[in-house]
Amino acid sequence: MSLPLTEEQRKKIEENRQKALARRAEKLLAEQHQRAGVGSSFAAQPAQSKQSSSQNVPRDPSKPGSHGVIFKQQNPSTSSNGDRRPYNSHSCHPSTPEQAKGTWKRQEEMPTACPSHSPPSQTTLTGISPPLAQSPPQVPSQQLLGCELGQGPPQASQETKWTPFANTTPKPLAKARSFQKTPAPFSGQPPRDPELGANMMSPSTLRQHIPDIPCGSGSMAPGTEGGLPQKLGASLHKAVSSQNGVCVRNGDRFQVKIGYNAELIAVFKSLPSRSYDPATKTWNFSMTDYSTLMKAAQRLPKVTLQPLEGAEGSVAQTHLPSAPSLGFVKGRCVLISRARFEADIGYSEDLIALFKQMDSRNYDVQTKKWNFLLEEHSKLIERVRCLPQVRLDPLPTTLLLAFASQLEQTSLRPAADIPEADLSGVDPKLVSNLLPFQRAGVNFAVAKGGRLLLADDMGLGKTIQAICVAAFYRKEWPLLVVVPSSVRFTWEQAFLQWLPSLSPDHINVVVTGKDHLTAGLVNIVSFDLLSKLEKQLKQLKSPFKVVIIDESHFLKNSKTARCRAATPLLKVANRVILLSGTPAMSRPAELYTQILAVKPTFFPQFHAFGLRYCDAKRMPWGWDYSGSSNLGELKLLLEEAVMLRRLKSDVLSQLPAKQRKMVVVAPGRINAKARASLDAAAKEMTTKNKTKQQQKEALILFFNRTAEAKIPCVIEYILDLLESGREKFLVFAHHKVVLDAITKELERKHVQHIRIDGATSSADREALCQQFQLSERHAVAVLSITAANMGLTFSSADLVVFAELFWNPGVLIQAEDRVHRIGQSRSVGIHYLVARGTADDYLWPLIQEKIKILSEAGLSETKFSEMTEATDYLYKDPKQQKIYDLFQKSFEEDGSDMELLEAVESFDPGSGSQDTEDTLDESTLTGSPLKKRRFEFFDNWDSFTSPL
Ligand SMILES: Nc1ncnc2c1ncn2[C@@H]1O[C@H](COP(=O)(O)OP(=O)(O)OP(=O)(O)O)[C@@H](O)[C@H]1O
Repeated sequence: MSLPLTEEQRKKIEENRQKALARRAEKLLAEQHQRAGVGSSFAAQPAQSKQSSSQNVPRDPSKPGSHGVIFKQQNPSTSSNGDRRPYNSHSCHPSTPEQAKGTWKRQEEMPTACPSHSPPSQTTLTGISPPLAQSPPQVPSQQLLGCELGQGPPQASQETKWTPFANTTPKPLAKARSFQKTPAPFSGQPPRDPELGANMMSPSTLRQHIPDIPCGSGSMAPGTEGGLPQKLGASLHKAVSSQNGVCVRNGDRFQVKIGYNAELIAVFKSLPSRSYDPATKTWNFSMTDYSTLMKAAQRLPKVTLQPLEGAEGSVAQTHLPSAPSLGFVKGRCVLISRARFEADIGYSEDLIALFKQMDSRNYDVQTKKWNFLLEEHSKLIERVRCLPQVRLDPLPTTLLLAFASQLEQTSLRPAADIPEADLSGVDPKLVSNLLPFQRAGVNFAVAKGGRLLLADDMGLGKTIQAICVAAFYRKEWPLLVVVPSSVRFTWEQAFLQWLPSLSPDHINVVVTGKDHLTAGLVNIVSFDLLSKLEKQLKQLKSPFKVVIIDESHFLKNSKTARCRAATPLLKVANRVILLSGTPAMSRPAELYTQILAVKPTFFPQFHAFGLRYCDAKRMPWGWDYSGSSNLGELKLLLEEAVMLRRLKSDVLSQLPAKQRKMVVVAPGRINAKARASLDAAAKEMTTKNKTKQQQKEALILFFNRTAEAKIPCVIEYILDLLESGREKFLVFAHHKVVLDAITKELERKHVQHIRIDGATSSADREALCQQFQLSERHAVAVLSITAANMGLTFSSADLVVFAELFWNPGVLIQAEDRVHRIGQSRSVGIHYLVARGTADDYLWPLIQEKIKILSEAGLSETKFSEMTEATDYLYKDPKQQKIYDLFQKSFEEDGSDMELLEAVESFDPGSGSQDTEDTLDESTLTGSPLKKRRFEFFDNWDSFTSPL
């Protein structure tokens, strides 16, 4: 334990201290002379050295916070706490030797230093010596010296000598006066390092300084100080005591360049975004803390912080505690409804005052934000521009374009008025069949000039609407229809069904790379084939003016061959009709290419879109656009200008309980070997002089060969459904070989599924059914038509796919009702996959015929005829008629069902048959890159959230 200092030792130390101070004053004086002599950049600025009359006028005491900081310091109770006293690093009056020592020693270690330690040339770079950085007013040098040589608490006469170093900002008189009253113990606080300073001035302590600010004249001290007139003395003293600093923008942060001040450092430490850069020895912060920092700095009597460029506000203003709104606030406008936008911005008194002047103002107590009618948008933005310390970004240009009419005069209608389109030029069959919501869809499309994303829920009839819109622009045809390959022929059928004015010759389904893309009036091509027709596309004489893209989310990735092939076509087309029930399956970024296709001017740069709607973040490896932001606004924008989306629940009253669809699967996918087997089996059926038994055998063979041949098309269709976002559905098949192929493919793709066939025990059937019902993820139930058509409930799904046809419609309807039953509140989709050139050619008309008879007899409510094109579908060839007759006869005979079932059960492709995998096209096989790509989205399945 060290002994206390003797009186003599103390005296000695004090003497030394005084000597040191004197030396320092001389040194500073010499430097000052030197600078003045060479006419350096630190030339005096007379305007700054004088105080304007207004600056000397005492402030209105009624104004909150006026001079309050000073008053606080006058409070003796506060004064007794040295830590609370703002330290002035320029002080030449350390009250103890330790303090004096600390002043000299620590200055070198600190991020900000005492002015005397910083060469003037560095001042503007590091902000270390604000007084030296300022242009020194012309003050007699002996005054300077006098200060340093002075003893005890600052006196006005001494302060005069410090003027050259002082902040040139005008100071309020009262403030200066009150400072002179500051008791001596406050004047010699040693500087602290940033950490130490922060510790000594906790945020709570700091807060005591800030709000408890008495106003106005309370801070005024009577009389004069140091023999000088009070006014002059006060201002001079303030000049001495204040530390000057500046805020400098650095990217999305700002840096504070200022000398050391313990209280300021405590403020720094209280800000969440603080960061200290040891290299430059400065603190920096994010812009979110700017306003808080400025407000706090205004309350520090010895700190003058110049605002960021652009935030304006003079140095003098930054002193004023009565101007909290002077902190720079930045925000943006965000659309919150078709009629209103919100100001998403921090607090500013001035701004709130401005908001309150707007006629349509509305304060949302929940979001704590102000919102306004769109028609006041430009007025608000203009007015905010007059507030120098506020930056409110307007709505993006895209929104201004999309909502131009609302901005002019806001209509409070939740949706824009869409005029009725004149469809007199479109086939009446189509127009008269449109459901009301479909008609509204066509009107919307026409109102948008034939460019839209029709994003109706699955099964709502996007096809019929798209055909109608395309037919509205028939004069601009040839038409291009780009679709997943599994539905090319379904589209062909739909055109024939809904546009009787169109002859089959007008329709060109592109099946191979050698086919011509422009051979028809209506040209249907798959995405994958389109990307292989690059050469043809380049040589197109005139571009397609009308283009339909089915399942347009296939274009979500701009880097894919599909997207690269389709984009140039879409750019030059007049009408672009995009169809998708699931335009984005995991994130808004997936919408970008589709938005661009419909509205190329909206977001020409993805980055702008990414910043606003994808929560774009800069990562070490680049930008991450996988997030989502402002989804409400994005939805409004899409609905106003790009997209029409209705959910089944929105239009349930217009929908039939079951929506059946015949899907003509691609015969082109049946390979040569399978084709030969099928043809042989068909020929066998028409061979004359066959016994009844032989005829049945031939029929079974044909049926079996059909099953094999359909496998690749079936698998492709299932994969397309999964890729299109179908989460849960049932697939019914009949042949074991088909059931096996489907489950094998699902296993390969790791798609959750169950299987129920003749080999499944009763106990397992129920358990599997429950498993499917309760599954929250995507799942496929692979079911045997005959083994799972009764007694099971799969109401958690709303889609049934028949991979194969069955000759008994009663069985089919029972199978459909696994989904369409009590507990089902949705309209159910039923897809029958029908393959041309197979037994389906005969089974399908047969099924319809039987259904017709049943319904005529009042035994069935089902009307298959609505959804089929059976009359066109049946071949008129006499040979084929014979096969049809044979089918009909066979199935009408008693017991033939059983015989057929047995035959199917025992059917084994074996050696006599082709290998199942032989029937699969290359692209269907698991190993192909195409098919692998289709399941990428499952990787993100768990994080899936619909952005809409
Ligand atoms: N107005 C209508 N009149 C008769 N049938 C209709 C009508 N609208 C739709 N359909 C039928 O409903 C079924 C589903 O229609 P469509 O395939 O166009 O739906 P979608 O919206 O394209 O579904 P997905 O997104 O699943 O492809 C089809 O069989 C279609 O013929």
